[in-house]
Amino acid sequence: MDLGSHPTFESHDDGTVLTSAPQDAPVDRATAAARRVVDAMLRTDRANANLDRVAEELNSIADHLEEHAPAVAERLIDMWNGEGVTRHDPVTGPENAIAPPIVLEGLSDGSVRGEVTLTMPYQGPPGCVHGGVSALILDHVLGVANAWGGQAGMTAQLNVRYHRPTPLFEPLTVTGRQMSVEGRKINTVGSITTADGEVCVSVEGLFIDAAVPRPR
Ligand SMILES: CCCCCCCCCCCCCCCC(=O)SCCNC(=O)CCNC(=O)[C@H](O)C(C)(C)COP(=O)(O)OP(=O)(O)OC[C@H]1O[C@@H](n2cnc3c(N)ncnc32)[C@H](O)[C@@H]1OP(=O)(O)O
Repeated sequence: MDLGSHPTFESHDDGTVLTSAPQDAPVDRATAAARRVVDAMLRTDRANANLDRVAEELNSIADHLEEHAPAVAERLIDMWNGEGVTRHDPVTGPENAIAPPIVLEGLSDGSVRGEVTLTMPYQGPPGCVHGGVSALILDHVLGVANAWGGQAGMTAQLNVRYHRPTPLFEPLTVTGRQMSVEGRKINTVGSITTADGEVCVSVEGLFIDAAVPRPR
């Protein structure tokens, strides 16, 4: 997969930030507010928070955003201009309200690393992270680890092992590392661990280097 001008492990020092950290741009601030709404909606008092009015106001905001939305094809081209993926993806994208968003750093040992505390919208079992959310996060982290390693691809297989429940509301460390490249086949591993180093989830991914054309 064409990596464009992305930095790689070979060309950069330890501690290179690989993803776009939220900035003070209006779109980042608006998205952070939307993220807050999603979280607060799950926490608020169902009986006393005047949710009729909330629904009306949120629909009015959605109407406004939709009125200003270009055609999807046009927006896709815009989205994929330049670096693209790091601003809208569902894991690290500061412009995507469903992304936590996680900031990933590339280390000189070839791995990538980020920290995140997940809250109510990501819940599966009581008080724990949804397994599908863990798989989503790790799939993406492995994808970025491949970019950092210098050869990226499409996920062909993702084997996920859930060792123990992954806690919400606690800092978690996510890591990924490219292990080997054989022709077009890329093997990559990753994990989610708690602050005391307990591995909650580990993954092994097979990626295939494949060209995916950008919209134009
Ligand atoms: C530096 C920092 C910058 C940071 C900035 C961000 C950078 C950027 C980060 C983006 C991070 C995104 C991370 C999200 C990653 C997704 O979400 S990707 C989306 C999910 N995956 C998909 O949709 C893939 C769907 N599948 C496909 O498109 C195709 O099946 C594939 C995987 C491209 C393979 O198809 P193909 O190119 O036709 O390959 P094919 O010729 O069939 O097979 C090639 C070889 O691979 C093997 N193979 C193919 N599929 C499989 C399989 N599933 N299992 C086992 N073997 C397989 C074949 O057997 C064959 O082996 P050999 O015969 O050569 O030994």
